Amino acid sequence: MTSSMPAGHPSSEPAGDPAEQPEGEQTREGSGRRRIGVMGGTFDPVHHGHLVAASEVATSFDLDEVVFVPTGRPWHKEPVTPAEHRYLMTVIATASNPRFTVSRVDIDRGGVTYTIDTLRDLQTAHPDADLFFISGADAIAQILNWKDVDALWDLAHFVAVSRPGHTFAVSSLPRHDVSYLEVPALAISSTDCRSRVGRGFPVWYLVPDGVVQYITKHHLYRSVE
Ligand SMILES: Nc1ncnc2c1ncn2[C@@H]1O[C@H](COP(=O)(O)OP(=O)(O)OP(=O)(O)O)[C@@H](O)[C@H]1O
Ligand SMILES: O=C(O)c1ccc[n+]([C@@H]2O[C@H](COP(=O)([O-])O)[C@@H](O)[C@H]2O)c1
Repeated sequence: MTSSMPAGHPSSEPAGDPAEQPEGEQTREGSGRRRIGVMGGTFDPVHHGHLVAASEVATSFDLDEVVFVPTGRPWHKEPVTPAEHRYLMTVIATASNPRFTVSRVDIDRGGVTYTIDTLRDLQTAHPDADLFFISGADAIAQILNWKDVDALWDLAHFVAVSRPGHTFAVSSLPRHDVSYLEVPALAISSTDCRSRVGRGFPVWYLVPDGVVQYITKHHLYRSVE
């Protein structure tokens, strides 16, 4: 892909030596292409850390839309909750933001979820768009272990966001097709949200109100310690 770089917002930090970023790729001017963020995740449950990350990248990279993509069956972790619950919680959490949408591609494809398939499906669905895959520092640090990693770089620009408790150096990757963005630190994880519900602690203000109510209504995470 070509016009994949940040849109020049002061808080965006392109990876590697800024001098290596071609001038013409700093803005979207004249490209005529839509810019779509792809926020993949297990979202078990979706929380404000996810939403802030997506919102910050949308602003800094001048994205037209951020598509949240709940995983079907990730190979690297066991989701506690069936995909349909995770999908519906993600719909509820994103409903009020006109730039946020939710895709079922990973759920409907079936089988194990790999980002290579996610990005190929979204590229087919949006041939007129440049894709920006959004990931926390913890997840992006593992990218070299992802399926077909060499083919991933041509499908999207990768944006790693900061996450409390996790450090990540873009320079640890052999290619610098990853941008790094500092976002407001929210020490929230889905693991902790599940554990809190299991122990009878509230998750108000960690997840959107509608997600709290969905968790209660469907008795999710009650047996998680
Ligand atoms: N608090 C956060 N700040 C920044 N990025 C985050 C945060 N929480 C999750 N992410 C990123 O969002 C994406 C989806 O995360 P995921 O759904 O696995 O949530 P999680 O909180 O890491 O879940 P779990 O605790 O179950 O592993 C990943 O790229 C992850 O790094
Ligand atoms: O493609 C892979 O091999 C791969 C391995 C681990 C994670 N991912 C993707 O990274 C995103 C975040 O994953 P997670 O587990 O942190 O929710 C999600 O979209 C996963 O499908 C992808």
